[in-house]
Amino acid sequence: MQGRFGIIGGSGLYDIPGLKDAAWTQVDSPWGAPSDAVLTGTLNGVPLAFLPRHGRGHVHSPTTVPYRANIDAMKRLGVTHLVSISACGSFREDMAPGDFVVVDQFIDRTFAREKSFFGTGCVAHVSVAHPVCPDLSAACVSAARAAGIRVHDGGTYLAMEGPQFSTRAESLMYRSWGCDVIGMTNMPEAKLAREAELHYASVAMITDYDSWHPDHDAVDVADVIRTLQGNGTKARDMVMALAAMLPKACASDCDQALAHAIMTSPDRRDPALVAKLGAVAGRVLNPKDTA
Ligand SMILES: CSC[C@H]1O[C@H](OP(=O)(O)O)[C@H](O)[C@@H]1O
Ligand SMILES: Nc1ncnc2[nH]cnc12
Repeated sequence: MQGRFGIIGGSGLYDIPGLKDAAWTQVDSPWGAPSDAVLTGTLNGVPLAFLPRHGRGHVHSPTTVPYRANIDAMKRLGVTHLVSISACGSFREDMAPGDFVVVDQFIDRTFAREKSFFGTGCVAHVSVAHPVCPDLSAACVSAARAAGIRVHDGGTYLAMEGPQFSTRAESLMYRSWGCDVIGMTNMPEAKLAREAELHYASVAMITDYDSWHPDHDAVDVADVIRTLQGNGTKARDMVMALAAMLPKACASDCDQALAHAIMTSPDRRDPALVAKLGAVAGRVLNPKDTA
């Protein structure tokens, strides 16, 4: 493939064993410190960068994950195709603990996070109507199947603020909205990946039935962790298969998301913010430097 394969690993997934030339690399970002160093190396000849979303040892809560620094760091390392791997609860009987869901839509109910790289002095509006890369998502489905995982192709992920799990009333409401799974981290990650013009896909690993289910009264962290341990092994098998299946083309122009997005006229842009946006948006802000 051209570019680099990136993975952001969620709860229970803190490394990728077996990388050739593996090294944990500290990446400096103008958006603050990323969650941890990034594990770089190659997997079956494919250059890969892996970042544990909560840091090794699970240091960051869903609210304090430095989402902007993480996406910026991946972009700085040359990542073009980013796969998010996360734990989630299920709203559907037929999406059971142990199953994977390759998510294709989100409802963002988070409220205490920075959600954009852009702002005063450089305003941009990207489309997230179709928030994931369909080609990369299709490859994730194929890779999960090749690894023998029960996988659902498509699903709506409700992103909640957390860190507490939902009340039963909230869980029933999200279910009535038609959501399929719930987690605490895919937003604003997916929005930021779009702003950074990455091909992004999200693989959600079901650990529980959230709190709507009549036979599973409340989310129990001990149960979640038990399921996570099994899911972690499956996730690594999927990643191995995916490295050989990454798409060569994208029909959705994920890598052109900023083409018409920036509203602020060049003479009114804040030079400090423009400098900070170098990795994320240099392609459109400083075309001469990146040509
Ligand atoms: C340990 S269950 C709750 C926790 O796990 C998920 O994290 P991630 O999406 O990074 O796998 C969920 O969103 C919560 O943050
Ligand atoms: N039920 C749930 N709600 C939110 N985040 C989760 N992560 C794993 N299970 C979850």
